Amino acid sequence: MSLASIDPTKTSAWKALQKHLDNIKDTHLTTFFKENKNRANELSIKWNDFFVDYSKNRIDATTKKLLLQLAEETKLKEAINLYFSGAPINQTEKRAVLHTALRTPANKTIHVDGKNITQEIKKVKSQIKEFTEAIISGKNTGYSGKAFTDIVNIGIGGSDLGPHMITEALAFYQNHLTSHFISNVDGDHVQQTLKKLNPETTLFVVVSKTFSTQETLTNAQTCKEWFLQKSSTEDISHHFVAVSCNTENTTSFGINQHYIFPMWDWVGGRFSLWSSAGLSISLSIGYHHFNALLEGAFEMDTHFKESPFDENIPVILALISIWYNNFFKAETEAIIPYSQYLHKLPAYLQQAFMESNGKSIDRDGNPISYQTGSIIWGATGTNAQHAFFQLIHQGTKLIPTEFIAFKESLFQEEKHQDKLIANFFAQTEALMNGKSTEEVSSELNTTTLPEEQIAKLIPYKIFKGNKPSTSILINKLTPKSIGALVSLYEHRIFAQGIIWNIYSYDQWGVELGKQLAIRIEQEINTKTVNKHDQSTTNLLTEYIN
Ligand SMILES: O=P(O)(O)OC[C@H]1O[C@H](O)[C@H](O)[C@@H](O)[C@@H]1O
Repeated sequence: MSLASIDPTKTSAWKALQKHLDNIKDTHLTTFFKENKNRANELSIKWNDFFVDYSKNRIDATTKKLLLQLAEETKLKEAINLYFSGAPINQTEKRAVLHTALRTPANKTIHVDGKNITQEIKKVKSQIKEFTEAIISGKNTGYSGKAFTDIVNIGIGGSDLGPHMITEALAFYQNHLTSHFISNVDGDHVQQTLKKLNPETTLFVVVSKTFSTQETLTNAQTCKEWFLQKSSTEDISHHFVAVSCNTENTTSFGINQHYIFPMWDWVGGRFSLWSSAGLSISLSIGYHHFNALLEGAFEMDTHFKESPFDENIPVILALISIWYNNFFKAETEAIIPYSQYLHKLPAYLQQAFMESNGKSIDRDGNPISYQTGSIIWGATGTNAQHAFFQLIHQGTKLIPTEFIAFKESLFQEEKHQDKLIANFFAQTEALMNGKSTEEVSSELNTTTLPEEQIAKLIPYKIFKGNKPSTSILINKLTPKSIGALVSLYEHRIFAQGIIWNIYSYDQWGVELGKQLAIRIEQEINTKTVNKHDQSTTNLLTEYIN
């Protein structure tokens, strides 16, 4: 069974949404609230320890009904069933998409090519658990007999962003091991990281699904050379572990075969933190917390798979995103976590969203005539408020903004927590309500400014409001809740890809630059400039000479 190919713009829901947009595009959010006294209750979802309020979005009951109809007409339900069943929905690479299997309890069965994979997953999880415990407890030591103190994750893209984001997000739960992440092929960053480390007590986790990524292999090689300055070749097997599908290349790197953690081709790089690619997470917070992360994700998987669409968080958020992207023509979406622990979440989501849905060919192989992909950006609140919120409040662009926060502070810092949350709520209120001419002028009239100056100032101080936002309030930042949050986004990305009629699980778009970089590197090495456009020729000449 394969995914159906349905042009969303040909559905009756899409056409109706276009007409409907004309009816409501000028309606102010405050009018929606005046017209429906129960709006906030109707447009919010309570699930486990999540409270999702989407009432401050420019939608009404008809919008919601039509968006849900769009999901029906594009056969989202059928696609969800295929996704979880292990059907090869990554059709351009002929692969299943089963990161969800990694968090499914082992007593369930999921078949890929006729083989139940849950037992294989269980085996690898035991390997992760055992290794984690041996490193944390000091049972496995470095070459000089000292316990490990530092873990260096070497990987890029999905082999870095997920483990890095989660390790930072769960820093509160971190044990005595210090984690470092090397991703960029920037040698200065590699040396800057190594400068602080002692080879005797450093464990390198080389993560690369393909084990052919230029950046990762170069960085791993440099780390190996640094390590060998103080140790011998046999010691490599105690200090370097690999996570990969490509066991052949890992062995030739010198990695002990017991220290190779397998991955599978049915786990996409950007969805791999739940697999062995999450080894650094397990090492930094312990296997039991890593497992709780998986449990949280599994709960969200079940919610996504089983809840009716009108109370299904990933589906609702996907539909709202499509509403802004394709109908309001919003160019970007901001994600603002009010938790410093989540400071890497926007960067992580950029890969997840943009590598998945940045496509322009439909599932029939034809060019697409509508917008796909969400441009995701953001930073933590309150920092973001003092940086770019000016543009969201008073700029010319419509930027739907998603706010995420936890009710409880992990250190019980209530005074800070109340201020943090007050800022979150205040922003959503300000974005929606704005500030009228009357409010501005009565405020200015209390000042000593001359009347003429007041009149000139008024237009600059007005906030039109009507800026949409969605709020996600979660009880507490725990491995389980962050697991559920990340899973929510994964499913939202899936749902959007289905509705846009694209393939979300390949990433051919990153290949061309890689190929050209290899050729250009050779030219740099041999100091010869081959045929390029004039600009590239000039750049190369400037660098070489
Ligand atoms: O894990 P690796 O095989 O080294 O791949 C690392 C990354 O590189 C690629 O270019 C892809 O764009 C990413 O999806 C992937 O996560």
